[in-house]
Amino acid sequence: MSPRPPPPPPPQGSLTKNRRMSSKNGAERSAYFARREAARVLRRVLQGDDARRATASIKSLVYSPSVRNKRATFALVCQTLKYLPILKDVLAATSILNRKWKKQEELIYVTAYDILFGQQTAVMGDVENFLILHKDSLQTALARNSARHKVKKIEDMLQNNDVRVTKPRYIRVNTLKVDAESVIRELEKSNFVVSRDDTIPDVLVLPSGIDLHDHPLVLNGSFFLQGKASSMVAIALSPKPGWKVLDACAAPGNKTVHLAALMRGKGKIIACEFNAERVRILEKTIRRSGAPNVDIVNGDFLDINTSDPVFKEVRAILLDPSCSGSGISAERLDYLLPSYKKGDDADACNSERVKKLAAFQRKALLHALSFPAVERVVYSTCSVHQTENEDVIKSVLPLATSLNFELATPFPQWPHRGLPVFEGAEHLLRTDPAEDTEGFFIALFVKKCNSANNKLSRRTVPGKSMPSLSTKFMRGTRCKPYPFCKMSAMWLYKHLAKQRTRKSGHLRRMTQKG
Ligand SMILES: C[S@@+](CC[C@H](N)C(=O)[O-])C[C@H]1O[C@@H](n2cnc3c(N)ncnc32)[C@H](O)[C@@H]1O
Repeated sequence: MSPRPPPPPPPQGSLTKNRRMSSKNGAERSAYFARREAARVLRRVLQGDDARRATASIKSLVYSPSVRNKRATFALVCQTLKYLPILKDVLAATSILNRKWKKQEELIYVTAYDILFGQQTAVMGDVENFLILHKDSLQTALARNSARHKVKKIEDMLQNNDVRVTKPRYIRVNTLKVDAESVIRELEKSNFVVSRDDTIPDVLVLPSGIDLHDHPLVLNGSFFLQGKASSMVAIALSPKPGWKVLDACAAPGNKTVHLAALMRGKGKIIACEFNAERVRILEKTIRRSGAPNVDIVNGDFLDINTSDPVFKEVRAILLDPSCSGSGISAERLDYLLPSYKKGDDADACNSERVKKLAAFQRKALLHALSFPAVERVVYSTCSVHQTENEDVIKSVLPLATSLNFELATPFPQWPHRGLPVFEGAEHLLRTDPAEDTEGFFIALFVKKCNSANNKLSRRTVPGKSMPSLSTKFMRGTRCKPYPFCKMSAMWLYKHLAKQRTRKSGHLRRMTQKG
């Protein structure tokens, strides 16, 4: 068989046309995938918002490793959320969403946004074809909607909830891998303007709006995209290298790996996280940091038996429990969520959700204080609500005092302290959302000097927290006097008894080597 002759050369001009065609196809393909990535993120965001229990913010979902086209996905999610009320009205007016398409509701919203308001000409995909088929009726419904609202431009129908704050980009150098000077040098090579933060060692400041998520020094764990206030928490705890430390509510693990850096990788950190999905993120953070001394416990912190041999030697606890996040709501883009109402944040202080969170936070803090060998406990939230901050601290003070703890003053030079709602609130630390661009809260409990009292109480309770605590409380001989009422005594007794009966055997432990 003779070889086939080569195909004739394409006529002049068709090569550029082909190239244009294939780059158009490439753009369409990447828009197709971005819409699907955006729809997946949108589903999680809307589900979390519906349940008022978001496990992750829009940003953290978009910047998770599973999302490939982060920039396009982020833009699509934000824009779709912004136009969502209009999109819902228009889709309802056309009645085109039957049960089949409803299953892909989020993709419908993203694609409808793209077709009606976006830049993309959506030509690939089932949902795209379906919506393009109905494009005319969608546009008619949109025009009617604008007429009903008596607006000339569609934008006039959008709720202007935008409360964005411009905030510098803070990064925390991972001193387990590099020092701050080398990170500054590397960043300056790429023309970034970098300076050192004036309060927190190893925190660097860059201008706002810089996207460093994919920066090689982030990917290799040389630095973490961690805010200034968040970086204050582990420093407030200041565990010594060699200690056993518990991070009670650990994922995604920014503070866990900061603790590891402060301890120079020596000693042991136990990172406890309840949510299995977030444990995976925690594992990645730890791996990226190179921390060699972190064990992960996938379980409920409240279920930890304080007399378990693994925990009875814990000397410091970092408790950064789930909170309303009201101090970082602008940064988390909460104003884009359907449930957001202007003025919400102020009201939310007494909402059922915040009260529930505060009840958990209080329980967790009481539990942290009851570990037999614990000397330092730091409690932090990214909330501005007194309910989750000063009120929680005030409510545990009787027990804390009975256990010989006192409030210490983290960062004594810091100007913003706790709201003056009880004596001693000046020890607490707040960051101000307006001035410091985020609202954080930190309280530090320190066991009074390693006096005879402490040594004695430890000696009398070899590994068993409950009898020692109750004995100590009942006799009241080892503690500083405190106004402790009978109710609190009963509560403490019940709390500790319940804790003893809990089984911690179901906690799954995994050792993570960096
Ligand atoms: C505010 S985040 C912690 C952030 C973390 N400290 C950091 O800096 O990266 C709270 C975490 O606590 C977890 N959590 C909530 N309740 C818990 C519980 N009872 N036991 C363990 N973890 C819990 C949540 O799943 C969430 O991942």
